[in-house]
Amino acid sequence: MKTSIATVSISGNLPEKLAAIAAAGFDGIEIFEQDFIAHDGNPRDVGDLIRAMGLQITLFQPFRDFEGLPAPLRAKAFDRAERKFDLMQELGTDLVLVCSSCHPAALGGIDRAADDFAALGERAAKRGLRVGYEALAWGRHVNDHRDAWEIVRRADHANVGLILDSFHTLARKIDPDTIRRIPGDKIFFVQLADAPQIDMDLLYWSRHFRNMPGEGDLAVTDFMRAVVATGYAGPVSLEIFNDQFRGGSPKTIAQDGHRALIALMDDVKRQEPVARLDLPVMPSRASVAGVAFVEFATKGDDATTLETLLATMGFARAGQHIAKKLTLWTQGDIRIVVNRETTGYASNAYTMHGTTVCDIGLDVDDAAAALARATALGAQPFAQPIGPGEIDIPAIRGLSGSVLHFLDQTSGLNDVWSVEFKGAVTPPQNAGLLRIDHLAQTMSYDAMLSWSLFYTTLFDMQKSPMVDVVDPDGLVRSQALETADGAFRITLNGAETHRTMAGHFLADSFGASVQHIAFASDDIFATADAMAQRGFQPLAMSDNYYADLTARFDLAPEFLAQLKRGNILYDEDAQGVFLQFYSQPYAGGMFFEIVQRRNTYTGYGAANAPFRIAAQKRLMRPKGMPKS
Ligand SMILES: O=C(O)c1ccc(O)c(O)c1
Ligand SMILES: [Mg+2]
Repeated sequence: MKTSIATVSISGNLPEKLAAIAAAGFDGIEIFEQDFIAHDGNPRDVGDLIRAMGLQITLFQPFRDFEGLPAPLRAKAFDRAERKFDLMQELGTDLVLVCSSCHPAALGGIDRAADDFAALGERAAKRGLRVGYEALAWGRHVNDHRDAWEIVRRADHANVGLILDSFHTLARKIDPDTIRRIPGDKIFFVQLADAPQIDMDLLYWSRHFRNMPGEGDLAVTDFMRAVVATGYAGPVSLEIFNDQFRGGSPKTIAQDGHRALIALMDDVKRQEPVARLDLPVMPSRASVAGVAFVEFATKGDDATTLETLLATMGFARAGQHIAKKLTLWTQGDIRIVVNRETTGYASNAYTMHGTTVCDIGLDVDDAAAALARATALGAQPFAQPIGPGEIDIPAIRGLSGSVLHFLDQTSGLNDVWSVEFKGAVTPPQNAGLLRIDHLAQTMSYDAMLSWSLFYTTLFDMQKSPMVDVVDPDGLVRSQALETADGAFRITLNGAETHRTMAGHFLADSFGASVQHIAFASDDIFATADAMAQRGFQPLAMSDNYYADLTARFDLAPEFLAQLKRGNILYDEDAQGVFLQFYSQPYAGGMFFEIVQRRNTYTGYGAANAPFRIAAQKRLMRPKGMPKS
């Protein structure tokens, strides 16, 4: 399978776009006319440059407002086509994308359009070129691939074929299975784009909000399954018009695109039995059974602050690493590693970010397979020198320089705790924390799609709808990713300004990372009491918050008093009840959360987040000070 991407999908000037596309591993590009015109260089040189980078020009696009015009506009459209054929020959590509006409004078009529395409096919054939016809979702007369196919069918010319674009089909809610009735050899090209489900004008939605397959809500897998079922064997090309991507890093967007495309086609290959796709072989998504450990890079007084906080939460010092300055703290199934090394990766992470989560260990079904899939999808393997008696645990770089380790039950990797850590130092302190409920990672809003793509292509996780969280100083977008059984949950929080709590953390810690860890308890009141006895200071919630709870929910007065006493927040959904409280912020805005899910509450207390943030900001911003 040849992978391709339209130059319009990537930011930068033409050479910058090409370099990023080639480096990400694509086989070809659709050259967008505007990107060529904006470039100062002749078409032969551009074609040579593209080929020198190992890329093929899969097509030239778009050619607009061609079919169904009355004279004299019709003749002019053919002249225009001849000029673009000249250009294509100089560039070195044989296929042009003609998108359905939006011209106010276009007459419509399937046979008129078919005649125009038959004539254009004749002219193209003389030069060994081919013409592909794409229905734009907002085309004047043709806005449905089924009508475009009827035109191509009636044009009945070997050099005229159909171009499919998932956006146009799926945005109009056209059943992608209608593609299964089109002969594969008459499909000349396939473009792929996803998009978030937003109700808006189709043209505006298409030109500004498309995203990589898997990043949005459209049924792109069903679309591609239908395409491969026809026997289509040509390039699969990303065509992503997106405002954020236009301003983003060419390298990251191109890498994300390649990852998204390969992961999607791998899904298609697994789901569509007849698919004969030549793709890198990789294991399926890793299933994650939970967080094996979270490692903090820290030093000196910062390390003491963190460990004191852990002790007040009931964690016990459970061992010291045989060779490195690592302390293991445990409670229930939770493992926290405090890393005080003065050289190596964690030490650098501390220098760069201050106290920070530098490493996350995941319990997967097969650690070697998880590593293999991640690397097949472009993730970088991570390795540090292994000392005597240490276990080599598979790892990759996550985003923003972080590290993810993969542990499993079958290859002895989980022995690392007994093999590498010795001597319980403090007696058990248990306050009833059982496991990690979720990890909350903070990043810039622009980086959220990259992160969700990373997690959902590597691991068997679903994303839930994005929610808006109101901070007194701006909006933060929050999106949860979780396994079907809830054993592994991550929330991504995207900051748009540095003035929000999340944005401040992002600026202060120089990069995206874990801002809070939520621990689960089965009895949050007992846990709160046990932690209070150890000197834990919860984040204080306002009286106004509890007055509102009384109004919103039907809570017994004693229960409400109990919540208020413990500074515990309350939420409920159709499935159950959620109880949560927070630590005070430490180390530039990190914090811990304690939660209890009663029955099967599925959310994260989003309704409470604005009040939690306001309370944190009261602590971080001295009283009476205006905001800076
Ligand atoms: O937005 C457009 O005009 C446009 C142009 C070419 C395409 O292939 C497309 O899908 C959309
Ligand atoms: Mg298109």
